[in-house]
Amino acid sequence: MTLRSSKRHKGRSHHSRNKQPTSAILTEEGIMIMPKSSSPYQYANRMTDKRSSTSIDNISRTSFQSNSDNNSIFETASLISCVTCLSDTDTMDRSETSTRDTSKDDLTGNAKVHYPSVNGQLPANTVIPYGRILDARYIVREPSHYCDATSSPSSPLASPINNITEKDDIGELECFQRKERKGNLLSRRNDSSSSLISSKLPSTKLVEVLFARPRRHDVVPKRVSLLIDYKPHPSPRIKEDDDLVEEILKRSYRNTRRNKSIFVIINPFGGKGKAKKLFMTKAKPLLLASRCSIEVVYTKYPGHAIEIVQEIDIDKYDTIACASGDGIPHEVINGLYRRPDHVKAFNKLAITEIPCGSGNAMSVSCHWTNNPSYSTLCLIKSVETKVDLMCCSQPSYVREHPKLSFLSQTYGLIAETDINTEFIRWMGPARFELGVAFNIIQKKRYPCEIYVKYAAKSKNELKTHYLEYKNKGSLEFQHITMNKHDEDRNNYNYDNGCETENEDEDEGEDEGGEKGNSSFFDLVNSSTDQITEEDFKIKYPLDEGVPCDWERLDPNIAGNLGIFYTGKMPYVAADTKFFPAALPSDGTMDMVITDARTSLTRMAPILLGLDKGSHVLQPEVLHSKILAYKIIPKLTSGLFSIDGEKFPLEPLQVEIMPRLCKTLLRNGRYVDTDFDSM
Ligand SMILES: Nc1ncnc2c1ncn2[C@@H]1O[C@H](COP(=O)(O)OP(=O)(O)OP(=O)(O)O)[C@@H](O)[C@H]1O
Repeated sequence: MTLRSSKRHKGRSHHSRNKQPTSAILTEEGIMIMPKSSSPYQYANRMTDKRSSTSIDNISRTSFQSNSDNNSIFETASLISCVTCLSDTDTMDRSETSTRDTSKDDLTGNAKVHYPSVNGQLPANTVIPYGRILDARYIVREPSHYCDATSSPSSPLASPINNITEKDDIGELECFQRKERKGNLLSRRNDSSSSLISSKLPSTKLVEVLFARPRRHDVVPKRVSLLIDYKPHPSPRIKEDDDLVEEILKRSYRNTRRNKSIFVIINPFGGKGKAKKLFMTKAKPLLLASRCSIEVVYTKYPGHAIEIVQEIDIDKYDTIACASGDGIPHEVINGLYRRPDHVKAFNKLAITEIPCGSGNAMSVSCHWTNNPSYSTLCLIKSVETKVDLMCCSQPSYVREHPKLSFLSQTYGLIAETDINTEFIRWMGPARFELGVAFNIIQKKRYPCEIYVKYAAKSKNELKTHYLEYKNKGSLEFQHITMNKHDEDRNNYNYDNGCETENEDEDEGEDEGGEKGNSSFFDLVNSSTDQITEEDFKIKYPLDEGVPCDWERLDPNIAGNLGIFYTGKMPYVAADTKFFPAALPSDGTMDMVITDARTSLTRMAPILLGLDKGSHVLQPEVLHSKILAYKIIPKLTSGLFSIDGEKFPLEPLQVEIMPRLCKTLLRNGRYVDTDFDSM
């Protein structure tokens, strides 16, 4: 597809002078741009005819949607080459994206931000998937100000859509774009004081859609004005809203919370020290475009996020987003834990990450990406899911309060590397690889005693456990949502009442639409899913000794320990799939152990397998699913690393705390690790 000519279109005004309002229809996957020659009505009829022999999925088209099997679904959309080759001449209103040098910005999604328009740039048959749609609103006119030079105020409403002349269309569009720039003429609802631009066909409405469009390595918000034909399903059994914008938003925010109220914590020190800039340029525009309200604070010193979240008014927010590495989510979880109302806090708030650090394990595992803009899109669209936490106790702090860990604990080679390479933070993620290689060559040993309560000890048992639990979380989730909505859907699909042969629920989960956003939350937040104080109770207190059903790890291995690593998320850094069998809420953590006596030639395949997760298959690597453990180090100096933070070298006891913390998981699950096919 050659779209080079479009590059000549410089600027919004040129487009608006030469482009008619683009016609579109709602399909199962998204909003489809129609050929210019067709009216939405004609086109919809044609589609109905075609569909008697062909499913919509077989129709050749350009789409923002990429292969849903691909882990990097957002990153690799093939159309993108088509769409991104078009010029991006418009820029965001700079005043809205500039950073304020205060520690606290109060920003709401209702701020008047002008997003670059792509009117006239989207080729026919392009589908804007619901998964990319951030917002939609009617373009309204005020009767007394209507400024179509060629027709009376009532003429657009009086003319059938296929009779609107190009001149009329241009007049309408220019007029409304001017008004739109001037002020608040966009409205979510069709109210009595303003009229929607529509044809005589009551089902055709002019709507502005904000969506995330790929540009270079990112997604950025864009807007497009579309004349959309939409007819709710005629059957009274299917309670479909005849409010088009509401219907678009329902489909676009399927199973996720709309208009999130987000408390953003930026660690300006995270990663290479660019967290603030990354958030302001890559994340904030998308959050505002999707009408999230955001409040931003900056951490000023280590541990500051713990104090911040102890003070916040949790009633004001539903999400805490950490624009940082994994250190800030760790602090946030522990800060909330220290609150007297921690049960309410954990029930209310989802804790998530916008990757601005060096490891960003949470974003890679939960949002399936290490890119701040794609991760933000995921944050906007993800499913609130309860995940297990790990409760850590050591003598020096346990009396005050144990520590919660969402990611990992490690002792030995990895711990030393993680913490002791802080001084080369400027290197970014490479600092870690360099450190590991250096320590392995030195063949350092980390003697200790380890006691474990196993859930699945052998690799075979672990595989069985994994296969049993892998789909359990998402199945439970699907069960909740599908039961409710299947009765409404039956075989009806959203494409203007046309039936299709393909009803793939799993794919639909990613990009498709779902009705009943509010009822979804009623179900998910029902009392059965709420945690109580009982869930925070420690089963194995540190001072009660090792329970008799815990097994002691072979002293030969423990005495020559190389790596001891326990974790709850598959990725511990962007390119390190250390726990390929980790699952969000299977009630276990994964344990990986290596022996420092392993030869360098055998260590090589282990280290080389870290990116794919195949290291756990090597015979020298112990890999188990466990419920609790105690590790007693036998060295006089050293450290533990918990979620990448430094902890003292003293006995550490850890137990799983199931489904304690709400986070945002893309499609309700961790990124696929391919562990089942290993
Ligand atoms: N203003 C600050 N100055 C110095 N350190 C800070 C500041 N704010 C937070 N910190 C500390 O910075 C540490 C690292 O933060 P963070 O996890 O965000 O980045 P990172 O270490 O680069 O990423 P990752 O943990 O994913 O490797 C945390 O321990 C946190 O307490």
